[in-house]
Amino acid sequence: MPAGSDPAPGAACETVGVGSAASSGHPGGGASALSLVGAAFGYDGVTRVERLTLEVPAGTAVALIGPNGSGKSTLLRGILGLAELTAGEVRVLGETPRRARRFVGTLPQADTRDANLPLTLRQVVTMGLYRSRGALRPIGRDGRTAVSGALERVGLAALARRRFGELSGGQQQRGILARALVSDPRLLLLDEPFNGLDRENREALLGLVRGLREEGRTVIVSTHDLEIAQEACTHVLLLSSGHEADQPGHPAAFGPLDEALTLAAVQHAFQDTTVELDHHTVTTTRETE
Ligand SMILES: Nc1ncnc2c1ncn2[C@@H]1O[C@H](COP(=O)(O)OP(=O)(O)OP(=O)(O)O)[C@@H](O)[C@H]1O
Repeated sequence: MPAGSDPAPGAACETVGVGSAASSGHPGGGASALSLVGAAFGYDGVTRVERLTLEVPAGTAVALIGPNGSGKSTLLRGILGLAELTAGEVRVLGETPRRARRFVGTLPQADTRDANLPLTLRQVVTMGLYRSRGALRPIGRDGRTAVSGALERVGLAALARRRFGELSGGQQQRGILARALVSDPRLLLLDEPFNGLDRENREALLGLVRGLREEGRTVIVSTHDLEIAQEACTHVLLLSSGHEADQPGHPAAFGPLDEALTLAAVQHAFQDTTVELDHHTVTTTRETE
C-alpha cells in the first residue's frame, strides 16, 4: 500500500514502504475503509498534515505513529470530518467523512473528555447509540441489549451502574471503547488509547483491537508505542513532522507492518527522538542542512 510522500530535505535515511502515488487513484473503492488522494487536513485554512495518498484495506488494523505535533489527531479528526480538508480527496467507507460518521466509532484522547460527568458507565455507553439513532429516539430493547453486549465485551458488565468518574483510568478507557462499539461501527478511530494504562488494561485493549480486526472491522489507532503496533496491528502509517518549525506533518511510510515499520522509516519520522524498535533503543539525530 503506497503512501504519497517525499522525504524531508536533508533526511539521510531511506523511507522504505513509501511510494509516489496511490495505485488506484480513485477514492472509495469497495474494499477500502479509507482512501486518501493528496489529502491535507488542518484548521482555519492552515494545513497541519499533508501529502496523504493511501488506501487502508477493510479489515486491517493500522498503527498511526509519529512524534508530537505530526498531525495524528488532526488526521483522525479529518477522517471524521471534524478537521478541515485543505487539499485533495478523502473517502471513508466509500462516503464523505460526514456521511460515513454513523459507521465510525471513536475513542478520543483521554485528556479531551470530562470524567466528572454525573453519569453512570451504562449511561456513557448508551450515548454511543445517539450517533446512529439520534438522542430523542427511545433506546428500546435492542439498544439496551447492544449496550449490555458492549459492556460485556470490554469486561465491565459488573460496573455498569458505577459512576463513570469513579472508575480507574483504564476502566474509563474501556468504557469509552464500549461507547464506540455499541453502534456496531465498521471503522474505529482510537486516539492514544494505551496512554497511562497498566499492564492488565493494556493487554485487555490489545486483545480487543485484535478481536475487532478479526471480525473484519477496520481499526486506526494512534500510539507512541511501537510494541503496540507490533502486537495488534497489520499496517503502520508513520507520520513525520518534518525539519522546519511549523512544517505540516506528512507520511514517512505506510504499508503492511513488516514492510513499512523499518528502522529507516522510524528514523525519518522521529528525527531527533529516542525511539524503540524490536525492543532495541535507537537514538536518531536530526540532520542539518
Ligand atoms: N483545534 C486546533 N486548532 C488549531 N491548530 C491545532 C488544533 N489542534 C491541533 N492543532 C495543531 O496541529 C498540529 C498537529 O497537532 P495534532 O494534535 O494533530 O498532532 P499529534 O501528532 O496528534 O500530537 P500529539 O502526539 O502531541 O497528540 C500542531 O501544530 C497543533 O498545534
